[in-house]
Amino acid sequence: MRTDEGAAPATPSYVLVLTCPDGPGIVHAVSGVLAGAGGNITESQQYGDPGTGRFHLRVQVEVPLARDELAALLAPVAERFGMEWSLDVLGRPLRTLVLVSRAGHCLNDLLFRQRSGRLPVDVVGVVGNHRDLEPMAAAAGVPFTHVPVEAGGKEAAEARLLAMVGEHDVELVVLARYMQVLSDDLCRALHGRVINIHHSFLPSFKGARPYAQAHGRGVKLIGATAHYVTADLDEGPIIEQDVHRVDHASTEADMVGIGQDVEAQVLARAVRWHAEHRVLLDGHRTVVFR
Ligand SMILES: Nc1nc2c(c(=O)[nH]1)N[C@@H](CN(C=O)c1ccc(C(=O)N[C@@H](CCC(=O)O)C(=O)O)cc1)CN2
Repeated sequence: MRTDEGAAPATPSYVLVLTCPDGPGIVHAVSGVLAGAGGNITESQQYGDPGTGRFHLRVQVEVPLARDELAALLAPVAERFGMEWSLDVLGRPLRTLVLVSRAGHCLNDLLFRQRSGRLPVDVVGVVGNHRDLEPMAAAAGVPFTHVPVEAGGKEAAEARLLAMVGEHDVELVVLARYMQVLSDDLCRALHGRVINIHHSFLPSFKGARPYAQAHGRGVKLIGATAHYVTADLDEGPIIEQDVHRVDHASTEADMVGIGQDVEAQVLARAVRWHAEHRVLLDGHRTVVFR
């Protein structure tokens, strides 16, 4: 069937990611199924971790089949090799909820990149424990929900957050300088689906005030770290990091200002890579197929 403009419809493209015990024949088996289905692999990256014995593979492929038809062909191979795997439509924007407090530089950057088509996410809502960033969300046409976290009110606040995740089929939660510690239960409920930007080059300077710590220590480099959130504060698997030079004349306020750009860029890269299925968990570490 030709489209209005006469161009043949594009062959569907998918991204397949998998992890399994390492061994011979994995790539041969997977590529055999894809070739048998008339597939054309457009990108492929793999890594075998000698430490964990785990094999990780990410493949982008054009296949003239529906997603579920391709999944059905891959399932027996996945079973045979004991794979954890996922198959998604290439470029499908992830339904994302962004949590914020008062600092707006990361939210502003994420909304601009989404609006510019440079971040495969669909921000379905912004949640703030303060109302400071409500105007920024409104200006971007994104619903804002105020969920204050009062003393003794964390459980109720988190119940509202979890309800919103369900109601909006949220696939990814981004902590864009959200300054409340999530409970163990919430971290378990959202395992692997929450990315935080920490405003230091971890493992240095954990906690709520890393720039004060960095200034006090007299560091010459400051940085930012995007990581998956776990119950252990600032200890989650790292996705991306970057640094910027400072010097003896840099005040704490200077560091906060310099850090904002680093934080926004590091978070945007981490969110893009996660949304493109380029980040695979490998125990307490990540494999990132950039
Ligand atoms: N379970 C987790 N929750 C959160 C993490 C995390 O790694 N695991 N990261 C934080 C973000 N963050 C640093 O990046 C951070 C935020 C807040 C605090 C903190 O001590 N907060 C105080 C309250 C501070 C305030 O109200 O301004 C507190 O919760 O008592 C430390 C680190 C997001 N959540």
